[in-house]
Amino acid sequence: MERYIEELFPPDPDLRRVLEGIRERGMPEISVPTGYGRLLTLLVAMSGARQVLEIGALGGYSGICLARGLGPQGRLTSLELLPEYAELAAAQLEAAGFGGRTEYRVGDAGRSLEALKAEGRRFGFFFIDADKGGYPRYLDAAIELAEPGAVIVADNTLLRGRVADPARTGPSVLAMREFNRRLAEDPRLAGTLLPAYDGLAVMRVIG
Ligand SMILES: C[S@@+](CC[C@H](N)C(=O)[O-])C[C@H]1O[C@@H](n2cnc3c(N)ncnc32)[C@H](O)[C@@H]1O
Repeated sequence: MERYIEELFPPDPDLRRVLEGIRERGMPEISVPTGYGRLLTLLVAMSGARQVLEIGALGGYSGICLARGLGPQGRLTSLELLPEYAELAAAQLEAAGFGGRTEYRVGDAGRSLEALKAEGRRFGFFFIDADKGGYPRYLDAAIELAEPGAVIVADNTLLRGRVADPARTGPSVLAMREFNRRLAEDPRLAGTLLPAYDGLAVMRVIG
């Protein structure tokens, strides 16, 4: 089914260029899949968010999908650990026409999130897609940085099924179970998990 979805949509030159850039540089080929990239564009547009925060940029694939959902006043802020990845992502966003509306912050996302809090920044949409062990901390930070009604989306929340296997107790699995449990039980959140691909969490901050 996933291959069917990948092949359903017409070629997308900007996104193909991102994937080629990642392959040429030997970077990990772990951009969001086509179906979820398109969903990110839809969700940003439907949310009406003007400020979007991405955690985990890689080569800019999800960044382009997020930026496509923004209106003319919208801005994307993206946090990326590795300078060479952030550089490639910034170049790809520029080539896709979003250069003037995108800011990359390099370094550990935890530190960048603290800086954003100290600056009093607020966001209407978050996309979490960095180190899996950090997801609970990133969720806490997103709630703190959220405008009322903000949307939070996170990728890989099923960890290829490992979250549902009681025999798996590695740090990423434990962190992701904690993240998913929070989605289900935190009274400030209303959300769900989509089970396609590697699992996508979609939630709103309601209180
Ligand atoms: C799955 S990839 C992101 C894919 C990207 N969202 C996309 O779909 O195009 C995860 C990214 O998170 C970055 N990352 C890992 N740990 C991080 C951290 N502590 N702070 C910020 N970025 C981190 C990695 O360098 C990598 O680029």
